[in-house]
Amino acid sequence: MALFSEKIVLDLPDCDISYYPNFLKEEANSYFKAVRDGIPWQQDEITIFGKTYLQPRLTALYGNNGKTYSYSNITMKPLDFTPELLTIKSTIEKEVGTEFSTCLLNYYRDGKDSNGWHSDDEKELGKNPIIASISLGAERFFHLRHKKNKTIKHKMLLEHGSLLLMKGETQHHWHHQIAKTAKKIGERVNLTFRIIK
Ligand SMILES: O=C(O)CCC(=O)C(=O)O
Ligand SMILES: [Fe+2]
Repeated sequence: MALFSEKIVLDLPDCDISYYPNFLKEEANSYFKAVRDGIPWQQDEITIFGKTYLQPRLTALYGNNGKTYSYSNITMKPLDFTPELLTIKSTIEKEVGTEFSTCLLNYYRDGKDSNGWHSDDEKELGKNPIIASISLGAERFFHLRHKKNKTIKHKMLLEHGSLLLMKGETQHHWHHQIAKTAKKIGERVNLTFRIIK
């Protein structure tokens, strides 16, 4: 593992977001296969404004303290971390200087899978959550939109093996999404490490 990772700090108001391309280096390929093939992915039903939908992606939850995570009317119970997830977790912890308890994983099977506008502001994450998001597989655009002034937007490609770090007041002021795309693209997995107390 190299000592230094290249770090790009986003120049946007009211947020603290940095991006580390190629964070996982040559290990990214084997992590991608291990996570895609080794995780018991589930597709949950979510309820939004009283209507029930199948979530447009697969998910899984891992954690080391048994704490559940609830959003969009579903409550997920954590599984025990796998060796690969623990290695990724400690690689991030060394860079960031923070210990994470939980990882929410997303599997986008193709361009039709998505993750709608939201902020990671569930109460179990605390006031100013730190969220470390690893991308593996196909590149997808990550869209950011300011909550008060929706004309302030930003879009960035999340590359294979990259780390996106969101902290401070980011979740108070910004929504983010992974939009559907009509382009023919492959599978992507995303790992968002969080702290649930
Ligand atoms: O797939 C991504 O990069 C974003 C995932 C996300 O926003 C979330 O799980 O809260
Ligand atoms: Fe999110």
